[in-house]
Amino acid sequence: MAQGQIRKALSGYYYVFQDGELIQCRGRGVFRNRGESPLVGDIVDYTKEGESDGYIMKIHPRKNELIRPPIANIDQALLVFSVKEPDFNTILLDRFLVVLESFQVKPIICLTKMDLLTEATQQQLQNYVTQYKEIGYEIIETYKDDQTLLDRLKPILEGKTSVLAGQSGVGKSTLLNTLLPNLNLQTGVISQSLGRGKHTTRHVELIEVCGGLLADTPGFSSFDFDTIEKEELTSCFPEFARISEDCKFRGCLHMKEPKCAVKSALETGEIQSYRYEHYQQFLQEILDRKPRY
Ligand SMILES: Nc1nc2c(ncn2[C@@H]2O[C@H](COP(=O)(O)OP(=O)(O)OP(=O)(O)O)[C@@H](O)[C@H]2O)c(=O)[nH]1
Ligand SMILES: [Zn+2]
Repeated sequence: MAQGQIRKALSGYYYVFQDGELIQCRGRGVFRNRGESPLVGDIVDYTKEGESDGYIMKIHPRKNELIRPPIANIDQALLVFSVKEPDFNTILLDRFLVVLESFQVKPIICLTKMDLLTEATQQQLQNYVTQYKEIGYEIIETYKDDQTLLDRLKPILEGKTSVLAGQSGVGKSTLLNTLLPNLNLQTGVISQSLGRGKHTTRHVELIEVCGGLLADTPGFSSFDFDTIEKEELTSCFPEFARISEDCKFRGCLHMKEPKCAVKSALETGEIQSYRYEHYQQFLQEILDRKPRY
């Protein structure tokens, strides 16, 4: 039996990559019976039938999996965020960061449209950049017709499986076109009448770029937030997670508990107040959520 990775799924076939070639495979019936379904990104065992056909026999355990687009084993997300049009917004940024952390996907923040900043807005943004870097996030700044972007992204993409994420209009398609020029995505036309992104019906494919793999369809939305539990939230704020080991109570939610290390760090300025406010707001949303059965 051979082992490979599903790079593409189309019309009931899974295209398994091994040794530079794609084997067109069918899933075994047992998957359907067990309610298991192979995903793009899965490492699988398969048997070959003929030259370039085969059957998937086993799916290896996944590191993580996404629903939209359906894809497994993602290392990192290029979280595309514009500094203007739409305006930079820390609460939305934090919402995306929390979602990515909860899926155990490393966020790389790509700040786009830097060319649209004015002198007045430049300084404020640089303060945020410094603060998010202090938390430990990697940040790439980019602007219109950025010729250096590809070279700067190369070391980040190398050896990793990446997906793009971010709200509408921030420049995800523009970035995908820079990375995968053969894809030729249409940019800048938001389909108002349909009220949804223009790539919703595309299938997903992992494409080799800069020595890594990149999903050709953006994933993650801030709505994926709905699956996070209250106990999980601290671990989605890395600077809180580090400090919370010193909270007096295990499972401290950093609200009204005594001897809370996170609240002390807030007072000393080690934790930014807007990060704590967003934490409080997200926690409240989780607490207010109707239980799902
Ligand atoms: N000035 C400037 N404009 C940019 C930059 N990046 C993208 N744009 C423009 O922003 C608009 C939206 O870009 P897209 O790449 O379509 O954004 P998207 O994130 O794919 O949007 P959806 O497909 O709706 O999710 C387009 O008109 C782009 O030309 C940039 O760095 N600077
Ligand atoms: Zn605490």
